[in-house]
Amino acid sequence: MSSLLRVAVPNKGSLNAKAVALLHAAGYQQRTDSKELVVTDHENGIEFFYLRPRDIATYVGSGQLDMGITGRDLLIDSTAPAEEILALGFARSTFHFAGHPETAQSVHDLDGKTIATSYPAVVAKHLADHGVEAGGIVRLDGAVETALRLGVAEVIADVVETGATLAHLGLRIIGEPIMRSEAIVIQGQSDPSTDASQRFLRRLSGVLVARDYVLLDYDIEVANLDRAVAVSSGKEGPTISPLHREGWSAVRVMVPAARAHTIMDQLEQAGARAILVTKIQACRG
Ligand SMILES: Nc1ncnc2c1ncn2[C@@H]1O[C@H](COP(=O)(O)OP(=O)(O)OP(=O)(O)O)[C@@H](O)[C@H]1O
Ligand SMILES: O=P(O)(O)OC[C@H]1O[C@H](OP(=O)(O)OP(=O)(O)O)[C@H](O)[C@@H]1O
Ligand SMILES: [Mg+2]
Repeated sequence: MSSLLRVAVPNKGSLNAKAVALLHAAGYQQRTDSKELVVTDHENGIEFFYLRPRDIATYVGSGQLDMGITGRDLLIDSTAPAEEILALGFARSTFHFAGHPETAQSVHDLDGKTIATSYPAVVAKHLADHGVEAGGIVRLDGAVETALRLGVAEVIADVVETGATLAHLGLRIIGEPIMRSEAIVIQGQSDPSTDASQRFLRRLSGVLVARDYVLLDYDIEVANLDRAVAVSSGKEGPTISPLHREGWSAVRVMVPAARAHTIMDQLEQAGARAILVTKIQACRG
C-alpha cells in the first residue's frame, strides 16, 4: 500500500474546473494535460486520480482511494459507504421534480407516474420518505428533459440551475426541492482521520476562508481607534501598530469580502484614512 494520500478529483463536468482550481490554490500539483489520469505530487505526499464524478464515491467507499471531491447528490445517489466531511461551496444545484403544468402539483400527485432521472436512488428515497409509489423510475445519463417529449416518462427529476432548460420546454417545477447539493470532500465511513487527511482538509479550508475574507489596512487617529475597531473587530481581533506620525495607529483586520465596501464606508466616517483592501491568497489557523 502506498503511503501517499490518494484523492479522487472529478475529471469532467460542473465540478472539474473549480475542484482543480481549489487544489491549485491549496498548493497541490495538478495535471497539465486532460489525458493524464493520475498525478503524483511527491512534495506534498499526495496522489490525485482524475475520475468520472459519478464514480468517485464508489472508489472512496470501497477503500481504493482515501478521499475524493464530488457532489453531495452524487454521493447520496451512489449509496456507497462514504461520508461528507467538508462542504466546498461550488457546483451548487437544486434538484426538483418537473413536468407539464397539468401533470402534478406536489410530490403526492406522483403516485403511479413514471419518472426519468439521472439520480434514481435520490428520487426513490425521496418518494419513500413521502409515502409515494411511482409507476417506475427510468434511469437516464443526461438530457433528461427530452424523456417527456419522447414519452419515456411523465415526470422528470433533475438539476435546475437557472430554470432556462425547463422554460424552453414549457415545463414547471413540481412541489418542493428534492435536495440541494454542492461540491464536497468525502471519505470512507470507517476510515480514521490521519495526519495526511487532516492536513489536506486544513489546506482546503484555508483557501475557502481566504476566498471569503479580505485584509483591510487603515490609519486612524488614536482618539478614534475604539470607534473604528467597533465597526469591524475582525476574525480574531485587529492588529494595531503605532504609526510614525504621533497620535496615529495603523490597523490591519480580516473582514468578510462581501461586506468590505460597507465596512470601508463606516471606517471612513469613523475617521480612518488610507484604507486599503488586499485579497488573501491562503490562510491557516
Ligand atoms: N447546471 C448544472 N447541471 C448539472 N449538474 C450541476 C449543475 N450545476 C451544478 N451541478 C452539480 O455538478 C455535479 C454533476 O456532475 P456532472 O459531472 O454530472 O456535471 P455536469 O456538469 O452535469 O456534467 P455533464 O456534462 O456530464 O452533464 C452534481 O453534483 C450537480 O449537482
Ligand atoms: O436550469 P438550467 O440552468 O437550465 O440548468 C439545468 C440543466 O443543466 C443540466 O444539464 P447539463 O448541461 O449538465 O446536461 P445533461 O442533461 O446532459 O447533464 C441539468 O441536467 C439540466 O438539464
Ligand atoms: Mg449534466
